[in-house]
Amino acid sequence: MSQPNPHPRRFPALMRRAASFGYAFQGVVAALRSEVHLQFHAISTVVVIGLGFYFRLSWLEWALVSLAVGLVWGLELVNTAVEAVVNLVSPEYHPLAGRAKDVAAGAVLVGAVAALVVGLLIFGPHVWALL
Ligand SMILES: Nc1ncnc2c1ncn2[C@@H]1O[C@H](COP(=O)(O)OP(=O)(O)OP(=O)(O)O)[C@@H](O)[C@H]1O
Repeated sequence: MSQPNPHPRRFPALMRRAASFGYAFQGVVAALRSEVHLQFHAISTVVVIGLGFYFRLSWLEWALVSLAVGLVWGLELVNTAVEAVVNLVSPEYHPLAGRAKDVAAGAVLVGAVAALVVGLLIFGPHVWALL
């Protein structure tokens, strides 16, 4: 026999939370459809995961690779959001709008360079061992 819910009032909050996850997922899908950079990240992520299995990365290596991949995805999504908001509030030319876009793009660049360094440090020795 099913038990009565001891916290019936919490249901709406939980459903709202689930809906938020849904909206977040929709946001990722929408950005993926519209942003070529994100499509490139998606392909790169598949390649990196494949290489990770091929080289039998350790748990620590997987953790670092996951952080690097997640960092780039996260920053690219935030950059996409910044671009959308800037286009909304400042469709005309404005130096601040340009700066906001450039700084957001700079954040992606910094994260991508860091991810590249992590990738070289982790995969470099594995590739070197094959030579
Ligand atoms: N409203 C604006 N006012 C001033 N400068 C802008 C404005 N919109 C864009 N710019 C400048 O043009 C550059 C490119 O803008 P754009 O919107 O094409 O971004 P993007 O990074 O090329 O976007 P995408 O990722 O879609 O290719 C910005 O980085 C910024 O320097």
